[in-house]
Amino acid sequence: MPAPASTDAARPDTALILVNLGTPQAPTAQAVRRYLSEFLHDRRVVSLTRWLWCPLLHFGILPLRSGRVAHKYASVWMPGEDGGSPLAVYTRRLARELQAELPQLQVIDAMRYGQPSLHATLRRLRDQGVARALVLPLYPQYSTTTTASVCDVLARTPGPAARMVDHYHDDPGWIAAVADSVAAHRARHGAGDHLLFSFHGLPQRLADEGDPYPRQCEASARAIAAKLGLGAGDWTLAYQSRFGRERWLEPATADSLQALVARGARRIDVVAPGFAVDCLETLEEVAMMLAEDVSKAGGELRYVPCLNDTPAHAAALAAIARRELGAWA
Ligand SMILES: C=CC1=C(C)c2cc3[nH]c(cc4nc(cc5[nH]c(cc1n2)c(C)c5CCC(=O)O)C(CCC(=O)O)=C4C)c(C)c3C=C
Ligand SMILES: [Fe+2]
Ligand SMILES: [Fe+2]
Repeated sequence: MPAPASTDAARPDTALILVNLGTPQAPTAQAVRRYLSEFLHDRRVVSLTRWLWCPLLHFGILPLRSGRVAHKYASVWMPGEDGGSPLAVYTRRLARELQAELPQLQVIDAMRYGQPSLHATLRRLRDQGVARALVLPLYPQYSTTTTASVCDVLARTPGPAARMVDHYHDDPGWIAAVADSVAAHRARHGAGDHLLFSFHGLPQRLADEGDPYPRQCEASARAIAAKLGLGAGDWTLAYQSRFGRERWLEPATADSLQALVARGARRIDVVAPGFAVDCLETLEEVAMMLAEDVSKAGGELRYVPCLNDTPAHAAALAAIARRELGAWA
């Protein structure tokens, strides 16, 4: 009798781990609080000294923010058996798409914060005797706050021999996939008056200290715009999702949108190529809240969804994985 597909003998000895940020398990204040607490205790994300930060976090931010943010998650929560937080759902589905592209690998989705935990995944793979793991953080642009934090987990967790993709912000296959998604959106809705590239923000201090993130965002936006044949005046780059009081990268997406409407742009297409999959920050902040603000100002924001679990996304990431594994051999 042939062995069932799930025995150790049949399991591929190389894994591809797609790592995303993490997200609450439920759209409740309690679940959001647990998630934010783990996330905001990471020194890569907030480097303030603990005696200053912990009181602020435990007595201010977590009690005040968790309930408010839980409402936001509830507004984008995906229904059904395969539902949940969009970030988790799309990451899981993307892993399934990639598994179909790469049957010779064991493709797994994991999260830096929360579940399914990257730490537990690495330990499980080691226990299963998996020899190698290619770790692909779903952050096209490298940042010390995101990519390097995944690297920290790899460094301190016993697991298979690991190799990590640092960034893919200028990968031609990925650039083409994003450009094609914008072109398809414009073909469906008619081209807007302007294309705004909206990336997650970062404290300006980190950029000043050498974080390459803003340079890589600029390079991604330039390459996507060039692929679309856009002129210099046809597109803008801005940063969203500011958190806390210090200065973040500018311009802010909200300000750029208002300035564009004031200059006469009526239909503004917004794409968010720093986000591999849709999440709270794209669906609630951009496609809902910022779209409402633009509408009040007399314009129309037309949001271009992230690549999510599309075949084009899976094909682009599969090509990156094949190349990395080829170089590792
Ligand atoms: C100091 C705070 C933060 C830094 C620095 C930061 C960098 C950063 N984040 C992403 C991607 C995502 N962030 C998301 C949510 C989110 N981000 C912060 C704070 C910082 N991010 C918070 C507090 C939250 C939670 C929501 C909230 O309370 O407002 C998400 C979405 C998660 C989801 O569940 O949908 C993503 C994705 C990048 C790429 C980045 C640095 C470049
Ligand atoms: Fe603490
Ligand atoms: Fe963030």
